[in-house]
Amino acid sequence: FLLLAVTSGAAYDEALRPIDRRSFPEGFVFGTASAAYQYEGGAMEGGRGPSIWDTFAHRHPEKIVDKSNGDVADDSYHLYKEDVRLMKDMGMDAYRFSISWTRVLPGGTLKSGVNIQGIKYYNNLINELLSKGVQPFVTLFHWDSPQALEDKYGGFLSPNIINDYKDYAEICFREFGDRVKHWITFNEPTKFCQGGYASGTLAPGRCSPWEMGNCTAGDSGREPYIAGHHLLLAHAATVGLYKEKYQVVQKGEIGITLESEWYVPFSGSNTDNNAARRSIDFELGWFLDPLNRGDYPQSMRELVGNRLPWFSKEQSKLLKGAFDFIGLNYYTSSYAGNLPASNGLKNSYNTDARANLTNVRNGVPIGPRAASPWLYIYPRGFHELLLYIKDNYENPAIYITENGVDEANNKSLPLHEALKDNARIEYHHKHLLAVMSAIRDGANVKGYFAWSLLDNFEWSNGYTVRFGLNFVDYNDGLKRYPKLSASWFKKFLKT
Ligand SMILES: OC[C@@H]1[C@@H](O)[C@H](O)[C@@H](O)c2nnnn21
Repeated sequence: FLLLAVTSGAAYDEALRPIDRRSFPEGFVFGTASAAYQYEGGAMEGGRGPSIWDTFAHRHPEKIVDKSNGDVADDSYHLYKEDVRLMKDMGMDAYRFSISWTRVLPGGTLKSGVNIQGIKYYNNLINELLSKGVQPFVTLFHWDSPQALEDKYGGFLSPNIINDYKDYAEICFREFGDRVKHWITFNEPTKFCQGGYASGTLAPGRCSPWEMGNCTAGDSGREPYIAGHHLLLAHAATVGLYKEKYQVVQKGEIGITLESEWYVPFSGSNTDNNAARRSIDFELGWFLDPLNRGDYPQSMRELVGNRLPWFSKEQSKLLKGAFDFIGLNYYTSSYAGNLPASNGLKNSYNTDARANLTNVRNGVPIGPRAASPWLYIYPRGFHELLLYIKDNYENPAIYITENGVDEANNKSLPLHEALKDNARIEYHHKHLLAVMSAIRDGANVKGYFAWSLLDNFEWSNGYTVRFGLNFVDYNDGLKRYPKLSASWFKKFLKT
C-alpha cells in the first residue's frame, strides 16, 4: 500500500508508470477535441455567415503570426468522414467539436433565418460519429460570434446577445438534441473576454490604447467584465431553457468549459501566496464562483470595484448551480508574485489581479517549454488544480475538455520525422497520471479530451504550431497522418 501511496502521490512527475484505460474508473470517457473556426474551413461555403474571427483574421492579418486565417483550415467541412475514421482508429469514445453559430444562423438571429445547409452539415457529422460508435460532445460557442451581431449591437458588450444566443442554442437542442447528449455552452469565457477585450489579441480585438493589442477601440478595464457578465447571463438562460424544455425528454447533460493555469507562489511569502490565489480567482473564479455561489470572487469585488457589474437576486439564483458538469481545460502553470498596487497602473483586467506572472524562477523554468511561448509543461499543476476545484467548489463533476501540447511547424522536417512526437506522448502520459492521482484523491473527473485530433489553426499563432495527435500536411491536400502519439493512444485505449 505504501508503494502505491508513494507512486500515486508523485507518479506524474517521476516514474512514468505504464497505464492504460483500465487504470481509470469504469465508464471514464476518452476523446479528442476541436473547434469550428480552427478545423472546418468552408468559411464562405454552404451558406455560412461571417463570424468575428473571419473579420479579425482578414482585417488584421498582422495579428496572426503567419498572417493566415481559417478560410480553409483543415477543411473538415469536406473531410469530416476522414476525421471520424482517425478517431475511431485510435479507439476514442467521444469527439468534442463546436458548432459555428453563423453556419446555423448566418445573420446571428433566428429572425435572419436558419441555414438548412448548416443544419445538414452538423447532422452529417453527428450521424457519422454515432455510426462509428463515437459520442458527440458539442460546444455551442468557441469564440466565433456572428459578425452581424457585432455590427448590430456590439456582440457580447450588449445584453441583446443573451436572447440571441439562447435562440441559437435552442435551434441546436431542437435539431441535434435527440442524438447529442453532452452540451457545452461556452468554451473558455476567460480567454474570450481577456483576449477579445483586454489585450485585443483575439477577436473582436478590442483593448485600451496602452495594451499590446494595438486596438482601434476598447476599454481593457471595463469591457472584459461587461462581456463576461452577459456571457454568464446567456449561459444561465440557456441552461434554464435546456432543463425546462429539453433535458427531461432528451436525457442529456449541459455544462460550460472553463480554463485555468495552476499558480505556484513565486516565494513562500504571504503576499506571493495571496497573489497565487488572486490569479486563480481572476482566471477560474471569475466564472466558477458565480456558478457555484451566485457572485464573483471577493478578490474581484475588492480590486475591480465599480467596474465589475452586479447580479440581481434573481440572476444570482439562476446562475447558482447552472451546470451538470464543468469542462476544464488545463495546459500549463506559472509562478505568481505580488504586484504592489500602484497608482501608476492603468485599469485593465490584465493587471487587476495585482499578480506578476512568470514561467521562470531564479533562472529555472517551471518546466520544459513547448512551442507556444505560454506553454510550460508542469503536470503537478494539473493534480493541484483538480484538488483545488474539489476542495473549493464542492467537487463538481468534471470533464477535462482540453489538455495538450504543441511542437513548432518545422517546414524543413521530413514527414517521417515530423510524426515522431515523443514529447507529446510523455506530456499526455504524465498528465493522465496526474488525473489518475487526483481521482484517487477524490476529484470527480469523468473524462479526458486530448487537444487536439488534428494540427489546426492556432488563433494568433496561425499554422506555426502543431497540437494534433494527427499531422496535417498543409502543402499536400491537407492529408492526415497519425503521429506516434496517435499510436500510443490506440494502445492505451485498446482493451
Ligand atoms: O492553444 C491551444 C488551445 C486552443 O487551440 C483552443 O481553441 C482553446 O480552447 C485553448 N485554450 N487553451 N489552449 N487552447
